[in-house]
Amino acid sequence: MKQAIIKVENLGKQYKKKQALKGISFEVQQGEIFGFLGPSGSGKTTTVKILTSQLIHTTGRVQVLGNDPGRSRRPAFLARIGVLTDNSGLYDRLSVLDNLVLFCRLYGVSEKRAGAVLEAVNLSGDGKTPVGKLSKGMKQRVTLGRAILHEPDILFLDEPTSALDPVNSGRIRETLLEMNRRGTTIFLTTHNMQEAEQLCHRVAFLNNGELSALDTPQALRLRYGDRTITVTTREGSRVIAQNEAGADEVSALMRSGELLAIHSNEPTLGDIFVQLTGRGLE
Ligand SMILES: Nc1ncnc2c1ncn2[C@@H]1O[C@H](COP(=O)(O)OP(=O)(O)OP(=O)(O)O)[C@@H](O)[C@H]1O
Repeated sequence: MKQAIIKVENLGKQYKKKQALKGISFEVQQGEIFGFLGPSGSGKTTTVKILTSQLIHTTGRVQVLGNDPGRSRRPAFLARIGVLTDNSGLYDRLSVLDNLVLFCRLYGVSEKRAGAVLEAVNLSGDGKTPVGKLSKGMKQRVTLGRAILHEPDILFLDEPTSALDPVNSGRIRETLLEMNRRGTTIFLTTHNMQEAEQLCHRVAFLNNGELSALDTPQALRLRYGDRTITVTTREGSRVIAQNEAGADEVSALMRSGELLAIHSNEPTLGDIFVQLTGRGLE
């Protein structure tokens, strides 16, 4: 049976004036890619910071790899997680490769890993470039490279592809899927619902510091879909309800040979988010 590798119970975070998290609960299983979806300001980064011991929560309980991240022995805990956030913490004057080699030494892993990681984040041709001369998207890829150098048990990614073009986003997603196949659990925040649909085994919807849903994308689509299909005949397309009358209509179209195409109308995760919260993900 799979084990919960992250356990969050009634988690609350109060900044001075703002209650960023209002008592959220969820578990992430070992080996999962777990998506944390929400619009700007919903509390995604706050949650990642708490889970990665960068911020202390106000109420509730948190366990990551069996530790309370706020109180754990930091070096041992940090050696088992990888974190990608906005603030890169890279050394601008050092080359891409030297940045990675430096972190190899810090993590105590072979410096050979730096080359393999450069390849994985599609930067093999840029190893000698100083980080200060890179574009935002390239820097983001170096930061991801640094986060995966030590092959962490859990990888926390806050908007991992936000600054990337489609080719590099695709490449990064492939890398993440490959890491996950080799056993890395991934906690991913995003407001990109296609990314969530492509990558995540389960997704949680965060809105204004509260969770409004948590399930597999498929289960959410089935639960919140309007259960209709669109049929196309020579006369055009029309929407038919998935009920007995609809079934009769489709079967008549099939028998008469009029039916050209049939599509089920599944909502996207973005549609479901709007349905549940009244607001979009952007
Ligand atoms: N250090 C802070 N002090 C005060 N308020 C904060 C602080 N950090 C975040 N907040 C507020 O807490 C709420 C949640 O912020 P958070 O950064 O967690 O959201 P987010 O979902 O990650 O947004 P984004 O997608 O824009 O990064 C926001 O209203 C934000 O303004």
